[in-house]
Amino acid sequence: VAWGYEGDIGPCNWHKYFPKAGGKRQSPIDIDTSATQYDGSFKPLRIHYDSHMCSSLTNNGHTFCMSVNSDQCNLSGGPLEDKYRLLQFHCHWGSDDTKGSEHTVDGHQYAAELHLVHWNTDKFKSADEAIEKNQGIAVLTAFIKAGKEHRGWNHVLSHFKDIKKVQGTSTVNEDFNPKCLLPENQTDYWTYEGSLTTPPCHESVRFIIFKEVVEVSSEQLAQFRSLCVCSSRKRDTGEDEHLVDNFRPIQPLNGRVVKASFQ
Ligand SMILES: Cc1c(Cl)c([N+](=O)[O-])nn1CC(=O)Nc1ccc(S(N)(=O)=O)cc1
Ligand SMILES: [Zn+2]
Repeated sequence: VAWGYEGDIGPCNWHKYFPKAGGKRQSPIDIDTSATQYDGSFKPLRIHYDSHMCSSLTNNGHTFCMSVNSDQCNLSGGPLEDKYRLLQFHCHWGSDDTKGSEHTVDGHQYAAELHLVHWNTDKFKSADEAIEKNQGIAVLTAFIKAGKEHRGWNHVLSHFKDIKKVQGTSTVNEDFNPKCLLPENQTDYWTYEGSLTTPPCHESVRFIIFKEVVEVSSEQLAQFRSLCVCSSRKRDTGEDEHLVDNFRPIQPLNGRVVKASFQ
């Protein structure tokens, strides 16, 4: 079923075709930093990615998705009980630098949000199985704001001309380690149990959200917005429709507590 971020197929109607979108542990949420609870029991996060992985970049009409097929890119530790493997990463962004992130912090929305999606290889045999099961998915999340240029992002953005149209795909096999897209401080993060922020909104996700914000230049953010949603079909105005504002509104916390790895 077609879904999107505006009009009749927008987030307010997702629950009609994707019932889990009306569930009790949905994402994204606002992080009220005065209500977070420090948890001193977390072990250090272990993020081990190799660089020599081949991956492919696709414009799926909702975001760009860099799917990774390396069994050497693993995540464990922190609030996680099991080992997770990197499946793909993507972003959510706005039509200008004042909005775009999915999660907010004390009501503040950032220009974009990076999601590194991992699946639980200890408990499940495939990502397709893990994606709909509790504890199946762990998403490392970094907020992005407009500032100085980020050299690491240019390795991804340099392929965007090949994926401007929907279903465009480009193979990326240069030495690229997505760890370079994360903030320097990887010890301070918030974590809570939520859902996929896009249909089918499975309630299978442990979010780990870094406190430190990553800077990219306004020009780099503008390149995110260069992707098109339409395939070849032109809108009635004859103009390409650009892929922007692909963030879901925040969802009710329903009593969930956001844990903090720091005091
Ligand atoms: C099952 C599978 C495979 Cl295999 C691939 N892939 O790229 O190879 N992608 N998917 C689906 C997937 O990942 N959905 C997903 C949706 C939202 C989010 S979000 N915003 O982070 O909540 C994370 C994940
Ligand atoms: Zn996402």
